[in-house]
Amino acid sequence: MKMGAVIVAAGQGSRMRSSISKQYLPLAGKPILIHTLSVFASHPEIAAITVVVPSGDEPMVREMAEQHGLGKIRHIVSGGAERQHSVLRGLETLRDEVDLVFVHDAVRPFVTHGMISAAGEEAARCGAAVPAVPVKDTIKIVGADGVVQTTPDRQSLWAVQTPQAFRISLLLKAYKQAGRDGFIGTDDASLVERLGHPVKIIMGDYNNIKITTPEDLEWAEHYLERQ
Ligand SMILES: Nc1ccn([C@@H]2O[C@H](COP(=O)(O)OP(=O)(O)OP(=O)(O)O)[C@@H](O)[C@H]2O)c(=O)n1
Ligand SMILES: C[C@](O)(CO)[C@H](O)COP(=O)(O)O
Repeated sequence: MKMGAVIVAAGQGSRMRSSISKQYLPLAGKPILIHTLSVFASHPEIAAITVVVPSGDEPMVREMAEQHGLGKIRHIVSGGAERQHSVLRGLETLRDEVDLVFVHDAVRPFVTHGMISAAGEEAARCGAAVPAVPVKDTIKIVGADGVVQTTPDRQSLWAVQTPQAFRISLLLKAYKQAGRDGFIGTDDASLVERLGHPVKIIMGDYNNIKITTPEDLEWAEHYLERQ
């Protein structure tokens, strides 16, 4: 089964409140995006990578990848307004090149080969697999009036991460249906769930954070220092 990856890096990073997009911010001296791409490029089973970037950044990212000696990057394309639009643009480039695709946030640099392999093996078996961790806090459903409506049973609550792995034909079908219905989800698996296709959870890692705010970047620097 030929495997590829779509790395989405076309966001603005508004919650980071930084003048440069957060995927390019340095982490231990290297752009966050390069940390992430290095993990995928060095995975023995990944054959092709597409990077989705803000429009106009394609030449800069190509040069950045070459400088860091990253092979396997087949396509660098511009993204869309929502993450979902960016993912779709990336998927279209790999449609005829791979059987199984990983979709991963560029700003999750602590992804490991183990996570990629585990998600890939499960998706090869059942079509769709996503890493997640059990939530540690008690979660409340709160109304617009600020009053708690319910407290769901924590046993069944998981915080979902990337890389999410899919048979590419299944994911493209899910994207087509979401497009027809005008549905925008906050992850890729939710589009597949709408088709009624099972999505298998595999154990993620609490360290596989999405760098979203300045505090996350600080945590990430400390985490790397401890490695
Ligand atoms: N239109 C978009 C929006 C997001 N992303 C990517 O999706 C991942 C997860 O998104 P998030 O962390 O929410 O990034 P931003 O949208 O950049 O952040 P913010 O919501 O703070 O603006 C990131 O790697 C981001 O670059 C993307 O490719 N295209
Ligand atoms: C896909 C994702 O990483 C799952 O946790 C996440 O939903 C993407 O982040 P966003 O802030 O919703 O764009």
